[in-house]
Amino acid sequence: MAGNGNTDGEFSFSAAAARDALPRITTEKGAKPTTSSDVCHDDTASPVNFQTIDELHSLQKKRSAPTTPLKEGGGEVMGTSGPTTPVSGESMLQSVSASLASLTRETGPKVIKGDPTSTSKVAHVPHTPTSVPAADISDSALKFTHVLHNLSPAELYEQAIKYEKGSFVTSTGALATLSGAKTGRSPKDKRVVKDETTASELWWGKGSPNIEMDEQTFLVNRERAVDYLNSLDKVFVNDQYLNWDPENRIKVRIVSARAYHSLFMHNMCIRPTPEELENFGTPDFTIYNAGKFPCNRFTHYMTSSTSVDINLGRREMVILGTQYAGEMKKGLFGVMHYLMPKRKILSLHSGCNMGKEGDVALFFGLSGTGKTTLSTDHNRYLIGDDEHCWSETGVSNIEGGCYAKCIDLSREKEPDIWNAIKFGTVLENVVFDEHTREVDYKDKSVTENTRAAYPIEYIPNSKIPCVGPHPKNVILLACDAFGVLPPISKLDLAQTMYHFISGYTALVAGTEEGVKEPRATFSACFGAAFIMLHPTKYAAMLAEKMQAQGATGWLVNTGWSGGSYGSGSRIKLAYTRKIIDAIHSGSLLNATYRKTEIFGLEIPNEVEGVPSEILEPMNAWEDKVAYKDTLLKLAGLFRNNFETFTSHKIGEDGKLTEEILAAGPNF
Ligand SMILES: Nc1ncnc2c1ncn2[C@@H]1O[C@H](COP(=O)(O)OP(=O)(O)OP(=O)(O)O)[C@@H](O)[C@H]1O
Ligand SMILES: O=C([O-])CC(=O)C(=O)O
Ligand SMILES: [Ca+2]
Ligand SMILES: [Mn+2]
Repeated sequence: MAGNGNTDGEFSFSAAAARDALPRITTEKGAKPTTSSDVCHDDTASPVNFQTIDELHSLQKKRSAPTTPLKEGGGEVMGTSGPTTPVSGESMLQSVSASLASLTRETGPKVIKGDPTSTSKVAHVPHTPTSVPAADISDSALKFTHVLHNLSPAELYEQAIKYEKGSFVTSTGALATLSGAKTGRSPKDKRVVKDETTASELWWGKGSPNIEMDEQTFLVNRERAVDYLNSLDKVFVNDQYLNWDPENRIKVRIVSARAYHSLFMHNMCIRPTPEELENFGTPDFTIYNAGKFPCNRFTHYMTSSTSVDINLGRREMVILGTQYAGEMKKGLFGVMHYLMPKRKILSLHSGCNMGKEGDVALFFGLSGTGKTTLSTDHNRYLIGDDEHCWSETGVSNIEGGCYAKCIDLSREKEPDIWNAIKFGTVLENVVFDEHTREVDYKDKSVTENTRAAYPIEYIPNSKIPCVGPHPKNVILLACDAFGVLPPISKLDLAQTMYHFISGYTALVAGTEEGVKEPRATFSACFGAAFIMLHPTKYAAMLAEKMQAQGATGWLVNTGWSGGSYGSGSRIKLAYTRKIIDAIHSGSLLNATYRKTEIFGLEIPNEVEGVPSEILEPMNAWEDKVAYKDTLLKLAGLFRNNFETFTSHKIGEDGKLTEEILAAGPNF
C-alpha cells in the first residue's frame, strides 16, 4: 500500500539530514558565524517537534480518547503502522479466545490484540500449560492469532487496501470491494441444525428454507472454520447489537478473515458506544465467517463447497465457501425470525419509514422490489430499509445500516442513496474508472447485484434511534414483470394475508440475450429464505397486529406496465413515488375504487401525479387478448403456489382462514 509511508526503522530523519547537511548560506553581510543551535532559524517555518521520521509519523496519529481505557500499561506504541485496538483488556481477549476455541483443544488459541505487522508489545491471553493436555498440542496451538477488535472504518480501509486484492477507494471515498466467486446469497447451501428442540419448533420439509443438518456435521464444519481462522495471522472481531428496541436487543459477535466483512458488519449492525463495548460481556450469537475457505464436499449433508450453517442451540453460525457479505446479515435475520416470535414479536422482511405526523409505513417485498428505494424518501424519516420487528409497543429496526442495490443508480432518481456512497460505505462488486475511480453504476460486468452498505445515519433524515409507533400502512411490493398487476390496489385484511403468504414477485431472469420470459417467484412472507417457523405463524401475527391497529394493506406493482417484460416497460419510479405519497397522505384511502376481474383487486380511479390510463393494467396493454392470457397465466401460478397452504389454519380465527383462502384469484 502506498498509504502512510511504512518505513519503520529503515532510516531516520536525523541520519538523512546528516548525509545531506550543507552549511547554510547566509545572505546577510557581515553576519556572525552562527552557532549550531540557531543555524536553522527560519521564521517562515514554525519550530518542529520531532527529530526523526518515526517521531514525525507519531505526530500524524493523534492519540484519541481510547474507545475504552486500555487496561495494560502503555498499550500500543505510537507510530506503528498497525491499527489500534482501543477496546481491549484481558476479558475481551479471553472472550474471543473462548469463541475461537477448537473442539479438540480445551482452550482457545493464544490471541493477541493488534495487527501482526505492528511492533508494539501487546497483551495476550495467558495460557496455563496445565490446561492443555499434552496430546492436544499441535503447531496451531502454539501460534498466536492476532485479533483486530472493532476497528474503525479508517483502520479497516487500510487493512483492506493493504491486504485484500480488489479493494480500492472510489472517487467519493467509498471502499470498493470484490466478494469473490459468489455475488449473491446461496440459499441451497443453507443448513439448519435439527435437534430435539428445533425438530418440533421449526418449519421443515417441502417449501421450507431450513435444510437440515445434524449437530455432529455442524461441529465438523465449525472445526474447519475455526481451524482456518486460527491458522491466519489475524482475524477481525466485531462485537455489535441487533434490534433498536432496547428490551429485545441481541448481542452478536462476528469473527471474520476479511476487513471487507468487518466493515460491512460495522455498517450493517448497530454500533455500540464505547461504554457499551466495554461492558459487552458474552455475545448471544456468534458468526464464524471462514468464507474464503471451502467446506469439505465429502462431509455429510454437503452438496457443494459452500455451506452456511446455523445452530440455534449453540447460538452459532458458520460460513464456508462464500465471501458474499449478505450471508452474515441474512443469517442473523434468520436467527431473529426464530428468537423474536418466541417473545411474541413479529420479525419482518420490510423497509419502514415515518411521516412528520408519526404515521409509520411498512414496505414488504422480495429482493429488488423497492424496499430500500421507496423507504428512503426525502420527505419522511427512515427507520430502516430491510429488517424490522413489530412488538406490542411499535416497530424497531433490527439493523444499523442499509444495503442498497446499485445497479443503474442515479443521483437524480435516488439522491439520498447516491449521497450515502461516501467514506465508510462498502461498495460491492462495482466497476470503476481505473484512474478517476468514478463508479459506473450501469456496468454489470461483475454482477447485476452490485450493492452499497452504509450506516443508516448516512441518510440525512434517518430516525435515530430507529424505532417508531405502530404502522398505519402495510405496503406489499411486487415487481410484476408480467405487467398485469395494477400499479396500486387497496387490500382488505384477507387479501393482505393472501398476498403476504404468497410473497409474489416476477423478476426478469437476467439480461442475457434470449431471456424474455419473466420468472415468477413465490416466497412466503416475502422472505421465505429467512423464516424459521411455518409462514402461517408469521401471517397470524401480522393479521392480529394489523387488525388491532387498524392498519391498511396495499399492493403496489413496481414492475411492468403496458405489457410483459420485452413489450411493456417498468413503471417509472417517479409514478411509484407519487402512489406511495398518496398512501402516506391518506388521500388514497378516500379515493373511489373499482374491482378488477380475476384478482378482485380494488383499484383507484385517480392518483395525483399518475396518468390514469396506467391505473387499470388492461388499458395500458395494446393487445387485450395477450393481456387476458397473461393475467390467467399469473392467476394459475398463484393458485398452484397457494395449494400447500390450503390445509393450514391461520391463527385461532377460522373465519379469517376461510376469507384468506377465498382472497386469491377467481377464475
Ligand atoms: N417503479 C419503481 N419502484 C421501485 N423501484 C424501482 C422502480 N423502477 C426501478 N426501480 C429500481 O428497482 C430497484 C429496487 O431495489 P431495492 O434496493 O429497493 O430492493 P429491495 O426491495 O430493497 O431488495 P433487497 O431486499 O434485496 O435489498 C432499484 O434499483 C430501483 O432503482
Ligand atoms: O440478502 C441479500 O443479499 C440482499 C437482500 O437484502 C435480499 O436478498 O433480501
Ligand atoms: Ca434493500
Ligand atoms: Mn432484503
